[in-house]
Amino acid sequence: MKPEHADQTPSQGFPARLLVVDDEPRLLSSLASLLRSQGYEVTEAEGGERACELIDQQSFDLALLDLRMPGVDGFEVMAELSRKQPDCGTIVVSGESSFAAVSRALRRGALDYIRKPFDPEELLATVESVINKQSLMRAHEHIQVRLEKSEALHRYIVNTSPDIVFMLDEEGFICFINSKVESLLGYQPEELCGQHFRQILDDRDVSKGTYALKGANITADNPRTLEVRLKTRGSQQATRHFEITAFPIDPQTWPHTGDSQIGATPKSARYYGTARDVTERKEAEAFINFQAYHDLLTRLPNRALFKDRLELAIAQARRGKEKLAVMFLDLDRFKIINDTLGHAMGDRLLQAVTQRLEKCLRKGDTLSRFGGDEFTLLLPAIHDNDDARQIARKLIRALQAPFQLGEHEVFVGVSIGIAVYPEAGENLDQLIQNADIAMYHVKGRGKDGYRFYSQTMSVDTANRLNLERDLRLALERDELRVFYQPQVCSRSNRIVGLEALVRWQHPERGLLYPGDFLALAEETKLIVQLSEWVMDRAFRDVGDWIRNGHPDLRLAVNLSPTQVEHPRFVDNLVRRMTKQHFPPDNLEIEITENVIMSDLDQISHKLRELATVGVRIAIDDFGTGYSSLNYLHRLPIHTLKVDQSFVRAIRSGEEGACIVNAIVAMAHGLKLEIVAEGVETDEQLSYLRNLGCHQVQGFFYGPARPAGEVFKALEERTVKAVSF
Ligand SMILES: Nc1nc2c(ncn2[C@@H]2O[C@@H]3COP(=O)(O)O[C@H]4[C@@H](O)[C@H](n5cnc6c(=O)[nH]c(N)nc65)O[C@@H]4COP(=O)(O)O[C@H]3[C@H]2O)c(=O)[nH]1
Repeated sequence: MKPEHADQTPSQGFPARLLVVDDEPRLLSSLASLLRSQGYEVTEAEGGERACELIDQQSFDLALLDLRMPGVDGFEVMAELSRKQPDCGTIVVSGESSFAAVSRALRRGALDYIRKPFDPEELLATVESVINKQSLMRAHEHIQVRLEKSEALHRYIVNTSPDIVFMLDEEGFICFINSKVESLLGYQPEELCGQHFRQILDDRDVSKGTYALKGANITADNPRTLEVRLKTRGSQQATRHFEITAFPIDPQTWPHTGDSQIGATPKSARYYGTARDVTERKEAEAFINFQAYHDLLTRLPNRALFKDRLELAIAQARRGKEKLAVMFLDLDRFKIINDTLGHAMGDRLLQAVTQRLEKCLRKGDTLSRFGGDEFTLLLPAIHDNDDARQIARKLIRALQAPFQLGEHEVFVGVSIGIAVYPEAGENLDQLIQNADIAMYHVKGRGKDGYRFYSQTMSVDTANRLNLERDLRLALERDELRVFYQPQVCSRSNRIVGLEALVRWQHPERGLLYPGDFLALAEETKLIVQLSEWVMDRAFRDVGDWIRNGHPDLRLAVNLSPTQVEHPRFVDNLVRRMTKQHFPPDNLEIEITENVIMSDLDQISHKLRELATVGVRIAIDDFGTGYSSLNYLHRLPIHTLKVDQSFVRAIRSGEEGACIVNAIVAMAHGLKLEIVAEGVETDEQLSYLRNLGCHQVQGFFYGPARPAGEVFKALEERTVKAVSF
């Protein structure tokens, strides 16, 4: 039980409560009266036993105690007091004056000793001094308790702060750091105190971090705020992002005297601040940023980032008078794979393609996914076209090996258009567009190759749009024409075949050649319609001539890669021939090596089907493309067409002439027919004749002409040099 008035203390203005204990009643009462006269609240206890009873019932500030008493003596009362009221002080008032008794009393906690008979003044002075001392001690203890509570509160606030709280000295050494550093970075506060804060800065941010503190103008109103990466304990690799705000410590208000329990010795603290973990925000920002500028499937830069980098590269090239190349890459056959194997496989293919392409590039190059199966590539600071040519070849080679998609093995090729700054355009849009145009020229000639943009390839954007619109209309308005170029036997000068070549009788621009519009037709997918129209027309024209006296006349038609790729290509062709009553034996289709190699399995299947119905197959531009001779004996090929460039070389005596020799020899060996294209001179004709190449085509015998004119020449049976 708590004794009565236990909470009243003299320091709170209450009179001190005294317990006076003596076995002698007279002495007891005189001592009590003396003390009461001074305003003390006095309780008398006659003997030790009574004292112990009172200790149980009341609270006292001070006991004046006789030592030697019958029954319960003064020592026992002291013991009882220290057990039950430890805050109550004791003064021994005793006749006992032996050193042993006095020292024993003092050892047990007596605060003073007064010998009987006592001097009243001395006694009152002693009582007063002890009571004062006790109030001081109580006040001190009280303050101490408040201090501890206050410090515990502050420590709690600092340590449970969501941020790291720190103090640094003038040099940047850590004077204090709260325990948040442990949960955020894994360090114990003790191991960091005394260390320079750069120890935990990520290497990439050391100069930024140390510089920030050196700024002269850090004030309380102008704190230093910076974002840095801090290293986590253990792994040097792992870092987290923090936003640090540092304030200067005002020496006027910083209580730098005396140690604080919070930190080690923050006397020299010069800055304090907080470090807020902003890693999640940074990561979210980084992701949003990444998403805005990258394609998430391939993780490549997207169109926006590509344009940004190209813009910079152009500015740099302009300043340094350097060249740069923009490539436009379009995957061949991607659509078919995507449609047949599904989008998931299509996605995997795009990722695998990206990996292979990336392996071909240097650090400063930018490969981007432009959309769908289109990629763009920026090669900054190239020396000449050869640099770009080499990379283009490398990229094409990189995609030649098959891709394994689950159980499927697929082949994709790539058509690459190249625009070199400044020749092919001086600004970003021009370069990209011209690379795109060059790419369509590759597509138009059999895919899986590369071409540099040249001005002859295209018309400007406005014209291009008009041309596209016009081309659509041309089909409806019947503006397309088929011209025929004779293929002549050089020994008899007889026309053995006719190659159908499309022309466009443009209402304003006059007669246009395939070079003016075929790439655009390929690009806009109008090529299929166009080629079908040409075939129908040629089947009608040449079919008539075959039936009217020229039964052996051969019709050679060019096929677009897009046409051949179509799954129903063979059915389509056969249906059209049948409809026009054209004899299949008189048809020769011309395709390039690149078309064959783009998907050897599929194409060879289709060619075999055509050969079965009697259609002949010629390889156009032989020697300029893929030139994998391997396919020649595996496919039903009837004719090789020697490219014009090799024929042209005959005149100039370049090594191309040797290539003609080799091609002709090989064709003989493989029992293939051979047609030399682009024969313009007598000299070329005799050279070819001597080689045993007897079918020729070229301006020597005349260019392609409208049906009416060709028919006349046919009727004359033989054709003379430049007789048209
Ligand atoms: N320098 C020179 N050139 C000669 C000579 N003899 C003929 N040529 C030209 O060489 C090209 C031969 O056709 P190609 O190699 O099949 O190349 C053709 C062919 O690949 C394509 N093409 C033409 N018509 C069609 C068509 O109806 N459908 C498809 N898909 N492509 C076509 O366009 C290409 C270009 O056709 P054209 O401009 O008509 O150009 C023709 C022809 O006019 C000569 O002695 N010297």
